[in-house]
Amino acid sequence: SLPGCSSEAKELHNLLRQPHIQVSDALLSAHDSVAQKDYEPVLPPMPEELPDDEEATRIVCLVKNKQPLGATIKRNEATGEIFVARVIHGGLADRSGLLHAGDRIIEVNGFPVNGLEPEQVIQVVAKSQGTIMFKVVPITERPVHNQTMLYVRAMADYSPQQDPSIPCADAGMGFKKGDVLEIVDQTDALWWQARKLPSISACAGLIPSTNLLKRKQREFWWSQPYQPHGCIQTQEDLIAIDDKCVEAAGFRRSMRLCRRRSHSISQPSCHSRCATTCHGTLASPYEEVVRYQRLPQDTYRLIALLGPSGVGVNELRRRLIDINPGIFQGPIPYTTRAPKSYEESGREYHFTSREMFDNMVYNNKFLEYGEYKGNMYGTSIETVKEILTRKICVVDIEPNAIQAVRTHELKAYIIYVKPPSMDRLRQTRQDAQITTNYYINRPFKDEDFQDMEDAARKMESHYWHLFDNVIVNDSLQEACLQLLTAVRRAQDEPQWVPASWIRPTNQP
Ligand SMILES: Nc1ncnc2c1ncn2[C@@H]1O[C@H](COP(=O)(O)OP(=O)(O)OP(=O)(O)O)[C@@H](O)[C@H]1O
Repeated sequence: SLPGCSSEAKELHNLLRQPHIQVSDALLSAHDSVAQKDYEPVLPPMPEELPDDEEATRIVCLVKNKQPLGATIKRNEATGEIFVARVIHGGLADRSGLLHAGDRIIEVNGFPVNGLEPEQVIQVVAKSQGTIMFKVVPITERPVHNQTMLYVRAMADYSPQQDPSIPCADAGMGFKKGDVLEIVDQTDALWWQARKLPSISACAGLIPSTNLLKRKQREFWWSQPYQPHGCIQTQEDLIAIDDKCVEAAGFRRSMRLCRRRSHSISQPSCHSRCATTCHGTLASPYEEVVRYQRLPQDTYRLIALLGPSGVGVNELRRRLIDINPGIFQGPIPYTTRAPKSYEESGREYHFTSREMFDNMVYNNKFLEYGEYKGNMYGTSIETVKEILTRKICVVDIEPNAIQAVRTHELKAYIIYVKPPSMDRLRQTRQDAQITTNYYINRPFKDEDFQDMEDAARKMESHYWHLFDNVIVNDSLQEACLQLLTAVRRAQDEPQWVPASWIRPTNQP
């Protein structure tokens, strides 16, 4: 509005009125007002001349909130000095960036702590309100951390409250088999820091390292009074349940029945199955995992269903394939039995000679195989792999075949079909038929439901950590929908899979 204002001045005036300039202006004035503020504590001025032997100290002031401080302390028994033992990743102390493992604490809120018991120091910290002031002598040589993030699936349960050897139970983090953990700090060879995913807390917790957890498992193992081998027990129990069923006409029935006495390539006998399963668990309590998303051009992931006998694994599998046989397919098994008049090789079964079958077994060609009434039955890995190049292959497996499908090539997505409560089983299975020993299907009885529950409990306690998804087969329609969603997720959404599938090692 100034008279005789130049065109440049007008342009500048217009520019300064633009919204983004106004916002930056507001930002600058906010910055200025923050910069002018005085923050507490007000530190004494630095003395003019510092004596040469004066140790460099640091005043660290933390504002207490509902979160724990996120640091542990220890005492040097010889000198009575108190040190920061570890700083918990993501905790208050860590986020301040001012306290580090190895810092020597001289004072807490003005109280000298030298010579105090760690518990007394903790009491001083606990009593303080609002802010806590630490005077520390910083550690001179801080270890350089170039940690890479590591994700693992827990293959064992852990409870810090039941572990007398944990340095600080409150800082510990419990986990259950199957939980995915983000290892954020492996500096300490014995105690790692980790977060459970999906993470609700920024603060990590202490967990035993692989070696320490292995040691604990071994100690636990040896400290147990002698019992018959757990795995052999399970196998026997499963066989006892499975023995109820025999061959009856119908969809792949004999293959399923023979499987109950089956072997899978990674577990050629019960005894070696125990060696791989139990000692395998002892050998690696954590399985390294990575996020994997199948690309549209990749082969499909194998969908493997399993559950206690009678729960409806086969019903769900059949219904899924029926929904769209152009997308879903099951493998046709191999058998040495003679074809029946109405059967055609390559339709119900691939009929083959015993010699050929044995040869396939010898060359590890089967995902699982077994004998039933003197005939051999088996699911060929090649058949499954071939289907996966075109369609989503859906198989139902017994637990002893889990390891055989968890491979780089098949990348199985394992869905556990769980029975609903006893009451719901009674209500939903009123018209259902159980396959029994005598070539007949009969209505379910309460004992069948009880057997199903017992078998489910055993399967869950041994294999839960290997399940990618759990579907409770209550309403059949609802379970089918859940199955469809799970299958879509497995193929199209990122999932945690063993790192070895993505970076194959030379190990078998
Ligand atoms: N959610 C459900 N509601 C009602 N009936 C069901 C349900 N799921 C399965 N069934 C019925 O239960 C019976 C047993 O199911 P299915 O044969 O699929 O069991 P399975 O888990 O494959 O066990 P097995 O291997 O011993 O045959 C079948 O008659 C099936 O139709």
